[in-house]
Amino acid sequence: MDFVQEPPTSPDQKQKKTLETRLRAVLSGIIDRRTGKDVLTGGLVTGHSVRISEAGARATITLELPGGPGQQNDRLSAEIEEAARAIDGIADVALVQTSHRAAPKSPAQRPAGGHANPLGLGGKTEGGKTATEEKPIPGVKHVIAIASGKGGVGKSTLAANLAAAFAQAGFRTGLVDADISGPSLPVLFGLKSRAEFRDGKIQPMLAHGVKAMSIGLLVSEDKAVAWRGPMVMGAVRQLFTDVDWGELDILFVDTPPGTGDAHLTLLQKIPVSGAVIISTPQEMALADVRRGAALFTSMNTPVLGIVENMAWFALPDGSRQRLFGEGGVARTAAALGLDVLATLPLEPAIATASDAGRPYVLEAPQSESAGVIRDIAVQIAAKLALVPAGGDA
Ligand SMILES: Nc1ncnc2c1ncn2[C@@H]1O[C@H](COP(=O)(O)OP(=O)(O)OP(=O)(O)O)[C@@H](O)[C@H]1O
Repeated sequence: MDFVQEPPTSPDQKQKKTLETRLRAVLSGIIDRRTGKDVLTGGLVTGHSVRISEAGARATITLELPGGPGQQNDRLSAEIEEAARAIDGIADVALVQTSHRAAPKSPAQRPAGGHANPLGLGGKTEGGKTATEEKPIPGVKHVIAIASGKGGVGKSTLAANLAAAFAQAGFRTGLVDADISGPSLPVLFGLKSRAEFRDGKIQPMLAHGVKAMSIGLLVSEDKAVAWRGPMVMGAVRQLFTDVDWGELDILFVDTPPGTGDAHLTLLQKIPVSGAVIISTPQEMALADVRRGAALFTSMNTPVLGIVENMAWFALPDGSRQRLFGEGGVARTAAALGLDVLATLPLEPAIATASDAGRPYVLEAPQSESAGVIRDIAVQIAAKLALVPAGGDA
């Protein structure tokens, strides 16, 4: 349905045309005080369209604001959004900020440490990415996506634990929860308050030594749940570009399950050093792993490996009950030419610690599973040739 062209004479098409005309008129009345030109003539609005769906009419406005985030740009975006919202018939507005024209253009001009592989560290793809599309996050050395084909396989749990393990090992670590419609980071890290804004930037929250950010720390739960398409893409982008991440060795991204808008935004807009895919051994989950791996590969993002989760449950007599079959993850990894980074059991204490806002690696550091998670961290650091500032990996 999404990609079917409407016949030009359909009522929807007429409504779309009318609303687009109104939108253009409204935009041409908004003046950028810095240049005295309206936002269309001045080229700040690089695209605008209206899409009609069952949920109503949604205006998508693409902005290219000079000089990056700042009071003037924030005010202008707010004005544009407000004016578009006020148009009779528009139910929703999505602002998508593509790039900042004042940003450096050539790789040589990029901010230090912002490139996907600024120091030419081992393991990273060489030159496969379209650098013109991507914007590095200044000061962030590596962005690592934690992904899964299916939901509920332990992706957020792994992301939270890996971040905690990296921070504990002395790396400057961040964790961004890019699951816009189902954020879990506030619970996993026991964060209850709202994030603060300073100098036009969102301040990450510090928990377990990790700088953390999630849409759940910014807007109320019921608000983001209905966001789709451009809205999700805009929000994901803002979690990277509008958060004051500072200097980070590694920024983990807990992606939503599957391969949707958030993944595309992430891979198109941010230089991602690599992805770790997590799966249960279930056949259905593995089919989605193949799709996920294909997406990363098609975007020239190396998959660092697969983590097998909930592989078995330890019975009181010490034997292992394999709830979702055996060998599937290893076979899938081999077929894709990927490493299995680790195998974790289904361990109720992991869930209990998560629900209490404590990553298991910190709650039960002596446990076997905590050791396995730390070993995954070691492998990731090795693949990125990453060492903590002033220390050994
Ligand atoms: N190894 C494990 N043993 C026991 N429970 C686990 C394990 N890994 C994850 N869980 C629990 O399984 C549930 C799902 O995990 P989690 O939220 O991390 O999955 P997810 O893949 O991120 O899901 P979604 O993407 O749908 O949010 C949670 O209750 C979590 O505590």
